[in-house]
Amino acid sequence: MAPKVILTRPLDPTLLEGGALLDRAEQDGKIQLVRWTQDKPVDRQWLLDELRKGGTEGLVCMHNGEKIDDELLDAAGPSLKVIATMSAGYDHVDTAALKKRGVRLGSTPDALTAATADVGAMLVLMASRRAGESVRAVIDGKWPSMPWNPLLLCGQSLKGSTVGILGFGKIGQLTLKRLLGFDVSRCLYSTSRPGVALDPSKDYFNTLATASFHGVEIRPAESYDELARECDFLVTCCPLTPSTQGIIGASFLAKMKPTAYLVNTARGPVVDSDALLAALREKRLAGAGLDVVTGEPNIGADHPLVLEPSCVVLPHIGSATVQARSGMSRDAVKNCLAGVGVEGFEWANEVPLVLEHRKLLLTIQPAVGQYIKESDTNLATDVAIARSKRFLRMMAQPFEQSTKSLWGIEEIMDKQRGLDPDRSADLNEDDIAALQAEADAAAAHDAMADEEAALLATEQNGGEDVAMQQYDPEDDPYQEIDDAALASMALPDLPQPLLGFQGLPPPPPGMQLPMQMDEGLPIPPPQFNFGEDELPIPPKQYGEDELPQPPPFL
Ligand SMILES: O=CC(=O)O
Repeated sequence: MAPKVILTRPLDPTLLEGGALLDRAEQDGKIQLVRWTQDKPVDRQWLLDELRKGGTEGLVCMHNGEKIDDELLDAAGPSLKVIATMSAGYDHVDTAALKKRGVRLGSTPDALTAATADVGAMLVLMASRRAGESVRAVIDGKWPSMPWNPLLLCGQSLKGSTVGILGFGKIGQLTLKRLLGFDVSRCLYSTSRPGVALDPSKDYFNTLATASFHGVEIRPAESYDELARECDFLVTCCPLTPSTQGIIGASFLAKMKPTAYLVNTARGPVVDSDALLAALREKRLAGAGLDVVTGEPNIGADHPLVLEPSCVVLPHIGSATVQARSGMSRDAVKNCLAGVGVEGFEWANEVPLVLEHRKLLLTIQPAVGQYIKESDTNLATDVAIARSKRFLRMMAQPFEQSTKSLWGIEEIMDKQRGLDPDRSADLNEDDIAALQAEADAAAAHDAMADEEAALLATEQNGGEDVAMQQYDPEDDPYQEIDDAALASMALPDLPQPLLGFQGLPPPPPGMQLPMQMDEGLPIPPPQFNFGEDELPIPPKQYGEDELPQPPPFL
């Protein structure tokens, strides 16, 4: 029997390729299609009832207002194979619930990149040239009483400005490329790992080369603070995840220049609306352009951000070109048909449902394995161990950073110190000095550990100073390590504590591993154990909404 597929919004086959594909698959008897036929969001009860009838294998759904959660997945039961959302973002989908049930997820990130980047650039221009305010003045008939004067409706120029892009995936990069034509002079970008440069394999549009061709300096911001401080235009293009929710909040906005503009083409909740409103009203920020707002689509004419003259609000039209929507519908339908096994269809984009904790562990595992091997089998060559330790530390760096945001180490530390979670504002000089002292102690401790290792090595070498053993790059196995080599490194069985995420194995005698995280902030002792296929759940002692969640991978 042909697989049953549910479609939650009509897709006009004359304009939307996905609609035509689905119609044909239905006519050819390749699927049984159940459609929601009204041109408005699917009624949740209708959908649940339809799913409870049983046998549904695929669901083509939309982003707006269609939550894919436990209740819906339970209603669908075990026949469900694929959720295909006609959107790039999938923050409406409970990915853990899908993973638990073995349901696959498809999304449509590529088809809308250009359209969304256009709107990002448009909002930069609209906000900085006060287009919303200007159009409103004309519509309200105020032009005749608004004689020209030198500063009437003046904004800030893009020429020579610094653009900040938060979330430097395809949309972020293409938004920047659009803006290069306006003679901006510098771009700072940030992914979920501030300070980490764009992986060239993720430079989808030759962005780095094009920027330098335009004479535009482009580099990762060292921190979110630097991003906030330096940019004249900040465009948010990141996915909405627990760690990006509210990332543009009061403390971020407080660091921005009063002449700067914020543009949000990501998701409403990435920006704290109240904090933004306060910054705009108090003229701590020059203006904002929002394609997305928390609470959409229920944003009435009386919404304070709509009423705020320096803010221009669009009704989430980032992907609203016929071409983008047609491509999105095509990709969503392809994902669905491939997911239910209709011959001749391939996934356009499957979202990997590997959860973030696991990804991090997988990244660091090979290096840890290598380190253990060195320590176990090669105790005599302390120089090699020291080098492997260094290498491990290098590998661990993103892990440390992500772990910090994963568990909100800083917040936890602040709570231990009795500080407000919105910490930076609350750190007094004593706190800063204490933090600095901790960081210095950690660094000294580290240096001591290095010295101890060298001493131990000297002893084991019958008194011959190991420093005398010349470091020969030719002999250094880590010189050659690249991603491929790393992936192929034999990984010894990891000791149970490591699988249980209990930290690194004990260091060899006389050597300390750098367990102190940078800035002296230790990883809190793990409060949980998990099996190989399970995921660690962050400790919850601070209550769910206080604890930051896993970092996104942009
Ligand atoms: O916002 C639009 C999308 O995620 O497709």
